[in-house]
Amino acid sequence: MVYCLANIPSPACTGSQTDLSTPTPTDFLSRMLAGLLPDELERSDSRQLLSPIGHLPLLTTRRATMIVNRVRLFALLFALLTPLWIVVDVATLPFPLWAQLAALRLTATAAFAALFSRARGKSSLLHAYRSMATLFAIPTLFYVISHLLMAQHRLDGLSAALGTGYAFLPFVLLAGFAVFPLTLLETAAFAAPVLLAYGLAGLAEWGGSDWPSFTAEFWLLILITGVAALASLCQLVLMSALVGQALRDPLTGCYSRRSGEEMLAIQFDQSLRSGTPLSVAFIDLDHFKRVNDEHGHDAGDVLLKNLSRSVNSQLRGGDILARWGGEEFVLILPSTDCEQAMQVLARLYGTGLGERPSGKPVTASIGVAERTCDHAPDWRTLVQLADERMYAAKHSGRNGVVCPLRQCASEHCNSCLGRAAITRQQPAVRLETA
Ligand SMILES: Nc1nc2c(ncn2[C@@H]2O[C@H](COP(=O)(O)OP(=O)(O)OP(=O)(O)O)[C@@H](O)[C@H]2O)c(=O)[nH]1
Repeated sequence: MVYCLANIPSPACTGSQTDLSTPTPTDFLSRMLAGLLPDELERSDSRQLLSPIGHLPLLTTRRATMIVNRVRLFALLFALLTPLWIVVDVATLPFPLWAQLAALRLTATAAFAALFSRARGKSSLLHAYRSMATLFAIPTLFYVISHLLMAQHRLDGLSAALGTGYAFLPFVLLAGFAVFPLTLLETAAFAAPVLLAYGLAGLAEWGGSDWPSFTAEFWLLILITGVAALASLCQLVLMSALVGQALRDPLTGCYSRRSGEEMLAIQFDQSLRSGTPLSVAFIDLDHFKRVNDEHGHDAGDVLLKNLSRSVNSQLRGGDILARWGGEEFVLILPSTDCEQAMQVLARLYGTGLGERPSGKPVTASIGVAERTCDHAPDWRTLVQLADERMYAAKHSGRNGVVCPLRQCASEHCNSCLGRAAITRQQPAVRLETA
């Protein structure tokens, strides 16, 4: 196999990474949100409260599972409770209104039962959205149709009181958002059709009669939506924090090996489906044992913490640093080919991996593997290749990177260009083939 062995250059390489320093209106909003919420969430994570874009795949999967489970719970409850109310309708409403409503209730019951049985099994966010949209669409349609049916009858006494009860349905629906862990954008998208339905039903009924009380009710509806949105956000914060804690290595705050493997499996599948590159860098610190031996275990711990803080601060949102073993880390770089992976590593080295207690810079031996370049059939092979290349870097004198070159037939990988980019860096880079 042909390898490129490059001692990583010191100046920071600009590469294709996102510049996170320029504040945007979204940054401003997410910072404001983070300030309002309790300490469970890191400031840098607050953007995930606005929209699902940029969520960790693991958070997305677990959130999707939770949404689907709650949809099923509500679908079951509604399927059981909806037909029970037919008895009340029969006792209080005139014929044929109660018969029409009974038919409507039985249809809704069948729809809830179908949703309960069909929503199970998948945990993609799209499936969760579809299930949730169905859950809210059924009572919204029920509300609009029942409202139009009742508007055709003059109700008084007990019937009128029951009719008013029907009008509470949108309030219950919007309050129901509180049980789902949703971002602000998702709550807005799901609440808008319910608010619209309420507005249209109200408009159909107005006829110029009672618009002040309708406006007051609509305002109340918006307030309830706001409170439910806040409750949803708090759920999301808590869930994100719990997922984060379960995923992290307690010493360094990096992802643990177990969660790293889980995320790599998800990223590998995504990369396979979309045909995009996926790079993995296996990083092993050089002569770390000496730090422990000469300065004590605590000094070694501090070095590991500093290193992971420094590396994490320079990564894109979607990149993942996992602590694989004692002084071994695996860096997962989605949508990143070999050349870009080398640029990322060059930038990390440019900023530095930290200092040893002696004052000398920390160095590492790194092996890189890329899915399309290496034709890796699964994520384990990818890690194994990166691990082997890390050992090749160790045996070639440490403080270097080994990555695949020339064998690449992938249109995504510009290894040769990568090599050119690396050779342009200062100090001069050593390139070898084996
Ligand atoms: N302080 C500290 N040390 C650890 C931790 N986990 C593993 N180690 C130590 O890391 C050292 C790894 O040593 P080696 O595998 O010989 O590697 P090395 O000294 O870096 O040598 P090369 O990898 O060959 O450059 C061992 O002494 C472990 O005890 C940890 O959490 N904290």
